[in-house]
Parts: sequence; C-alpha cells; structure tokens
Amino acid sequence: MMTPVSLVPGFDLWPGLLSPDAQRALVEAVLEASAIAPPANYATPYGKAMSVAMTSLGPLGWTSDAAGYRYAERHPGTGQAWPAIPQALLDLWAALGDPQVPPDACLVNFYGPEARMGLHQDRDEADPRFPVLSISLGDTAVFRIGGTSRKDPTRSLRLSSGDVCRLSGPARLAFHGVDRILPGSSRLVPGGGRINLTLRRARAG
Ligand SMILES: O=C(O)CCC(=O)C(=O)O
Ligand SMILES: [Fe+2]
Repeated sequence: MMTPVSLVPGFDLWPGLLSPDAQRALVEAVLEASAIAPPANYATPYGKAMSVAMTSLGPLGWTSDAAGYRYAERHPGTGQAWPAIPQALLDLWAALGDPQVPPDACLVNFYGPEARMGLHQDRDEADPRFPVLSISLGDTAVFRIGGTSRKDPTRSLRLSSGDVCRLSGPARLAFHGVDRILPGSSRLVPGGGRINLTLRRARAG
C-alpha cells in the first residue's frame, strides 16, 4: 500500500489509489445496487431536502427525516434490506480501515452539478475509534476539512476520481463538507456527476 499524504493529523489521502478499472467496477456495482435501493434526497431534521441523493450498502444504511438522522436495517422507501457491500470495498476497509472488524455500512452519495454538502461531523456511529474511509468516483469535488470545533480554521482540497481518504484518530470527528463539484471533470459516471462512498462501522465492534 502506498504511503498516504497526511494533510491534517488523522486525515490521510491516497491520491489515485483506485485504478480506472477498479473505479469502473465500483460505479457499475453502485448503479446496480441503486436499482434495488433507490437513492433519495433525504430531509434533514431542519426540514430541507439534501441536494445530495443518497443510498447505502451493507447491513445498515443511513437515513434521515424530520425525526432525525439514524442507521436503519431497511431502505425507508422499499422496506427491503440494503444491497451487500462489494468485496473490493471490504478488502479496502481491511487494509486501511480496520483489519479485524468489518464495515457495517457504506453510504453512497450522488452529486449532480449543483449538489453540495454542508460542513458537518460524522457522528452517528457508535464508536469513533473506527475510521471513516471515503472513496471518490467521477467528477472532482472541492472538499473542505477543519477541526473538531465548527469554529476551527478549514482547508480546501480537491478529491478526484480514484482518490481514497480516511478520517481517523484526531480527525475522525473533524468538520468536513463538499463546497461544490467540478462538472465535466470526469467521464467515469454515466451522465456525469460524482459518487462518493464512505465505509463505516456504525455499530460498536
Ligand atoms: O462526498 C464526500 O466527499 C463527503 C461525504 C460525507 O462527508 C458524508 O457522507 O458524510
Ligand atoms: Fe461526512
């Protein structure tokens, strides 16, 4: 495994870790899964629909409505279990996430040309000792990361297709978000756009 670039303590980036073939296989798997577990623009507890369309893979999926954010065993629209996490992602987690405890959720975010994700912490998981492993596919994202307080200074970087990054240790609860995507920067996703996958351990190990 190549050495990551550590941009902030606990935030590691592996630029171009995934080959074009591996990227294509993941997009295909995710689009197939989306036919079974349709992506939705969930409402936040504040009542606004997110600009990012989301679905999940694995035993647990992330959903949100007026009652709040949570992990659920079933897709809220279909009532069905979420599709399985592809083996390539389980292998990636074993290498860069945790060698012993597998991920139990893979969030799938679809960004159209106007989509963004406001600055937030990933804190719906039971045990922050497990990292969040993020995979970028398709159009480049302008990503922002700060510290564990909303007021901390932030820095901006680009996440391109095939890049893998990890929030762990001191950055596990760092505020982060996507300011915008750069439409047309990649031809990977049919019809354009960006897909972000985050592997997580939502329940205690
Ligand atoms: O799309 C990204 O790069 C970040 C996604 C994210 O922060 C999340 O799903 O919690
Ligand atoms: Fe996040």
